Amino acid sequence: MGIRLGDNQYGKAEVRLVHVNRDTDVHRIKDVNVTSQLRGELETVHTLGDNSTCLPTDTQKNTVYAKAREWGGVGAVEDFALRLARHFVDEHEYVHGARQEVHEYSWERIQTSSGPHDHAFSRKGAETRTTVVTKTGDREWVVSGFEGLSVLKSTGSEFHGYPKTRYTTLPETTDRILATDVTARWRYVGVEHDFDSTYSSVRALCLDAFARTHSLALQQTLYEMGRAVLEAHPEIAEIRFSMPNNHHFLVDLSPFGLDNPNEVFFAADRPYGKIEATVERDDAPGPGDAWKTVPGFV
Ligand SMILES: O=c1[nH]c(=O)c2[nH]c(=O)[nH]c2[nH]1
Repeated sequence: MGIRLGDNQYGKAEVRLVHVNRDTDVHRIKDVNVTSQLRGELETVHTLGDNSTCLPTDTQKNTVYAKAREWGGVGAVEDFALRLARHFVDEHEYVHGARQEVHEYSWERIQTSSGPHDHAFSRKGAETRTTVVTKTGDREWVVSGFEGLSVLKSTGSEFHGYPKTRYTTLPETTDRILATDVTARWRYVGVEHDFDSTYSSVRALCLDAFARTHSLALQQTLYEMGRAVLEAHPEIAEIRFSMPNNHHFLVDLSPFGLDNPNEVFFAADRPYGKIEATVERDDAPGPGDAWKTVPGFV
């Protein structure tokens, strides 16, 4: 019986880094969570405990902090992840590949009664910007996205025309609440982009499509969001979504002698519909290793 080591990678997960830009008295902050993982000559580390090619996870963590200082900040999370990946692969001959995942938490300046504050911030919702950079030898891939973008429409959503079986109880509706928390991940073609501006644009396009699509199904809304993004951004090959259907059920108020003309709802937290799809260009270049270590949805 032969036994051997399969695919592997290792590193430090969730290195929490806050960078304060103090160039002026008006500070700017960047709050990120970095997971650094490396691949390479790690066979004998696993089989013999020979650590001569094992850059400690502690060193990877320290590198994240040191580079934030040496590079004068973090910049776009994609650029930070690419530079880290290049550092690890280019500076250590026994490291052949890297996966650098960065989540960014957004803060906005507090608006005080005497104007915007120089160094006080409040957290901007639960939304997180994400990126995963994969580097294999000289090849690099960037998959970016966001998680936790919560959206709701109080009308403009219908759901009917579905097959009925003996287990169907769901009433057809031409007016319901549509609510979801969007997780999106998109794959870039190439790695030289203005990542900050594309991120803002993709987010805005998703919000716009969600709001403006008169929805006959959450699936249709998802597709319209993806289509809008791909039409506007040739640098994006595909976009994947995972969207819960956060159900809002009309409460029966008749026991209290009241009607309920779509005003009072029970916001259920589970179970929820789980709608996932990829929207892609038919002429996009192949994904290579881009999704190899990114949890897919479908
Ligand atoms: O937009 C929806 N899509 C579904 O697939 C579905 N299924 C369901 O019960 N409600 C909904 N709503």
